[in-house]
Amino acid sequence: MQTREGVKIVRDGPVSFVRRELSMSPTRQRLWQDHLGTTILPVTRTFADTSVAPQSHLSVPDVWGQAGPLIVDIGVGHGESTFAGAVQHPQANFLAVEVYRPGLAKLLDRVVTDGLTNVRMVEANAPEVLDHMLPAGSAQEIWIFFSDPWQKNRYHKRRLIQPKFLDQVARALTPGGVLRLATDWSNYAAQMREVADAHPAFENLHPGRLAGPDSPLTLARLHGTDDDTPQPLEEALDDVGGWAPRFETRPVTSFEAKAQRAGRYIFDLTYRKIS
Ligand SMILES: C[S@@+](CC[C@H](N)C(=O)[O-])C[C@H]1O[C@@H](n2cnc3c(N)ncnc32)[C@H](O)[C@@H]1O
Repeated sequence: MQTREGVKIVRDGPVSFVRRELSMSPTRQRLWQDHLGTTILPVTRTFADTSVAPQSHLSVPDVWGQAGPLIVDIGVGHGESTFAGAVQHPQANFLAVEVYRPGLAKLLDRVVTDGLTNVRMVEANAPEVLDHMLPAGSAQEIWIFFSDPWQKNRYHKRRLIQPKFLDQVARALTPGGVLRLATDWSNYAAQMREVADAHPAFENLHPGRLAGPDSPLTLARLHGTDDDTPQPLEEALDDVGGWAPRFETRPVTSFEAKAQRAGRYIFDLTYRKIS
C-alpha cells in the first residue's frame, strides 16, 4: 500500500522472519552504538524497523574503501559464514544482512576483535536491501545458507526462495555472478532447486550431479528426515540431481550442527547468473 506521497506503508506480502528477542548485554549494546553508522550501515526506514527506504543506494568503494568484489551473505544468524569468508578473502567486501540484531552484534564483536576491515552489516529485510541498497549488477556472490524453512505447508509462502525473490537476487548480481544456497530441509531444497532451475536468469553449475540413489534428496525421502513418513525407493528417487559440492568456505554453523545431530542431509546448490 502507498500513501499519496508514494511512500510505502505496508509490505506487499508476508516476510520470511519473525523478529526474535532483541536484548543484548550492556557490552554488546555499547559495541553496537560505537559502530552504528560505520560497520553497521545506517538505514533510512519507512514503515517498519526492518524496512529500507527507496533510494538508499550503496556505493561499494565509498562504503568499504576498497574496490574488491562484493559478497552479500543473507540471513547470517550469528555471522559464522560471513566471518569465515571475510577472513579467507580479505580483498573481498562482505555485506551481512540480518534482522536479528544480537546475531549481527556477535559478528561485530568477532570482526572488531580480529580487526577485520572488509565487513559491513545491515539490520534489515533482505528483499528490501536487494531492491533499494544494492545497485544493479553490484554483487559478485550472494550467499543464503540455512534460510528459515517454514516447514508447514501453510507457511511455505513465507520462504525466502521464491521466483520474485530470485528476480531481486538476479538484479543485484553482476553477469556471471554466483548464488549459493544451502539447506537441511529436503522439501525446501527441492523447492529451491525447482524455482532456481526454472528461473531464466540462472543456470545450475552442477546439472544432474548426484541424481539417483545417491542424491541427498532420495536419501532424505527414504529416511523421512523432514519428520515425514519414509517413502519407498520408487517414490523417493530424485532423478534430477543438480546438488553442488559443499562450498568450501562455508563453515559448520550452529544451525548446521543441529541439523546433523537430527540426522538431516545437507543440500548445497550453486547457480550462475547468465550474462
Ligand atoms: C536458520 S538461520 C541461518 C543462519 C546462518 N545463515 C547459518 O547458516 O547458520 C536464518 C536467519 O535468516 C534470518 N532472516 C530470515 N529472513 C530474513 C530476511 N528477510 N532478511 C534478513 N534476515 C532474514 C533470520 O533472522 C535467521 O537469523
